[in-house]
Amino acid sequence: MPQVYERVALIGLGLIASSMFWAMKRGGLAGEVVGYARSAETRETAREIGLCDRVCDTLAEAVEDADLVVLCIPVGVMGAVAAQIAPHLKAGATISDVGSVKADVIAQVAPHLPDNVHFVPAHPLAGTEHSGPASGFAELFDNRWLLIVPTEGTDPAATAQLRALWEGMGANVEEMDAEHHDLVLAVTSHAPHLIAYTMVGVADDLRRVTDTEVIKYSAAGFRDFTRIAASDPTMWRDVFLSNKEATLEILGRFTEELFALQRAIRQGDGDHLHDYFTRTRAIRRGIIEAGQDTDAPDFGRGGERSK
Ligand SMILES: NC(=O)C1=CN([C@@H]2O[C@H](COP(=O)(O)OP(=O)(O)OC[C@H]3O[C@@H](n4cnc5c(N)ncnc54)[C@H](O)[C@@H]3O)[C@@H](O)[C@H]2O)C=CC1
Ligand SMILES: O=C(O)C(=O)Cc1ccc(O)cc1
Repeated sequence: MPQVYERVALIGLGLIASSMFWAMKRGGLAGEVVGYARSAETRETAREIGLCDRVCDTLAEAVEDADLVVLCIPVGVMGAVAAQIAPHLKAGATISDVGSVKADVIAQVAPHLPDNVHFVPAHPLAGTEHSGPASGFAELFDNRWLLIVPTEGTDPAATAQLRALWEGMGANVEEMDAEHHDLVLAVTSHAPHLIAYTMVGVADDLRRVTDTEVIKYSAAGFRDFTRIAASDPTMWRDVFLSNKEATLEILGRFTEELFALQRAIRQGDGDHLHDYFTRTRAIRRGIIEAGQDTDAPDFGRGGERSK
């Protein structure tokens, strides 16, 4: 795979940045990858494990001369960091991000950027419940979606170059507008995370009654919830505050359906339950047939790696 960028700067050295680094190295996609982390401890760990060709102690040093700068930080701090890097960006550079929410991140970042750089927001639909500099791996983006969310006036050449980088890292790239992205993600990722957090919280409350049985006899479904509910609290706090409208819209619909199912159980309405579960089973089968389920053994792909 030919080199796509001469110099890439990764801001925030957690799961996504470290996976990007290993994936870029695997594909020979960048001449030099420099990294910046806010805490001295993370910078130290990065240096120890060989994460990044060079780890910088300041944001200014990391972004100067970078052809691509990727913000790999929680969505709540994107605007503040954009303001800090703005005076140090190289003319013609591309600025991107990996945030799980797009409209709010664009609103935070765009006003700070000078006219002589290109802003190309993006979001990889790939992750795990792990975080930090040691949690990344080169295969994270293989066969996963990467959504590019162009803003008004986004340069097609800069977009094409970023697309080539993500394709080199194994992702399938599509473009989507910000509002649509945020609604789709509220359904497929944000609301499900909140439901998992809630279910694990409920079980934790019950634990006082049932002692350790909730953990001891956890069935697979609940274990999946606990995996998701172990995700980084800062990242997810920011996601919900940042994608407020779409998440509340989906949670409103969720609550209505939940009440309907609750009523069906109370009234012994088996037909309602059976019809509902038949419909949802068809959705699961559709996902598998479309080849979008990475846990399905039929497709010969590994599931989400657990570390
Ligand atoms: N974890 C996941 O599964 C996925 C996460 N994302 C998005 O990627 C971004 C990064 O997430 P992860 O890599 O998982 O997080 P992480 O928690 O592993 O790493 C985030 C890094 O940002 C740093 N950071 C926090 N505040 C900062 C600030 N003010 N200035 C500089 N650095 C700061 C943290 O110290 C940490 O090193 C988030 O916006 C998240 O929404 C996107 C797809 C999947
Ligand atoms: O670990 C999981 O199940 C995930 O859902 C990973 C994930 C988390 C956040 C994103 O914005 C995209 C993917």
